[in-house]
Amino acid sequence: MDELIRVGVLGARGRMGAQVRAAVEAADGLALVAEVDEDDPRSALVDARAQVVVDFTHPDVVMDNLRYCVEQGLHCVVGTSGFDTARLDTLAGWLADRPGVGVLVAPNFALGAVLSMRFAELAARFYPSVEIIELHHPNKADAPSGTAAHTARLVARARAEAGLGRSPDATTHDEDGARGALVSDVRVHSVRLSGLIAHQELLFGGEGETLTIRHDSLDRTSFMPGVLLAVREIVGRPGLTVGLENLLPL
Ligand SMILES: NC(=O)C1=CN([C@@H]2O[C@H](COP(=O)(O)OP(=O)(O)OC[C@H]3O[C@@H](n4cnc5c(N)ncnc54)[C@H](OP(=O)(O)O)[C@@H]3O)[C@@H](O)[C@H]2O)C=CC1
Ligand SMILES: O=C(O)C1=N[C@H](C(=O)O)C[C@H](O)C1
Repeated sequence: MDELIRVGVLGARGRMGAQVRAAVEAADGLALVAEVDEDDPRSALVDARAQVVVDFTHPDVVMDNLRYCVEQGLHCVVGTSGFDTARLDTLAGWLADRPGVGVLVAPNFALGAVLSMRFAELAARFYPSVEIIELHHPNKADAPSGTAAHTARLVARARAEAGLGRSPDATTHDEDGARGALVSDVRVHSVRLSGLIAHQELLFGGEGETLTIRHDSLDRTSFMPGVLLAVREIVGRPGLTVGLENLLPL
């Protein structure tokens, strides 16, 4: 019989951490061996001989967690938001010193979110106008969402490759940021509303038409197949992987 993969969770008592604990416990081939939240010692991961650590904590603490885990030789699956190019470069530098260790950072683990980002990359080069609306539960700490920031960067790259500049916009007065945040030159609007979980709309506009690509996570269980896939794959995937799409047959 195959050995179980020993999994630890950072942020174990949070909204996502609770889902991950339940999903790992119910999954074939995985064993939940450590549950660490704020104020718990991270050494519990090492003491429990965790092989893979899943981090759903907070953008302010995730880099410190990752430095610790990589130093300890623990593979990581990271859902926490707040990653930009500088952070990813720092992480890649730590991993270069620990060649056997794998870390996957995924802005979004939901299948539909990953597909919608791929569809957006395809559409981006055909439309002069694009804006992103991300909508989340009001307990979310960061805005814009990590998914929206990542999507904006992918769209911007596709637009640049197609020779497209900024979306047309005659605005000269933008009181209190009414036109949203600019991420890689793409406008991103953040809605925080009770009743929501995680949602995103990409609006493309062109000659006499618009195209809307929308994804809705209606329950946090939507993220779990992606998290479990990542846990199983990361043990054989050293180095840094950014995005669940790298593990899917797209
Ligand atoms: N990639 C994806 O698919 C998804 C990503 N996310 C991201 O995951 C992150 C967590 O989201 P969510 O679960 O809703 O947030 P929560 O606030 O519900 O959970 C975060 C948990 O982490 C704990 N925590 C804080 N600091 C530490 C630390 N240093 N070590 C261990 N635990 C710590 C918090 O404790 P305390 O409350 O005491 O501070 C809390 O229990 C966010 O960045 C969010 O954007 C969310 C959903 C999907
Ligand atoms: O905080 C959340 O809930 C989510 N965070 C991630 C993000 O910032 O994109 C992923 C998903 O949108 C849910």
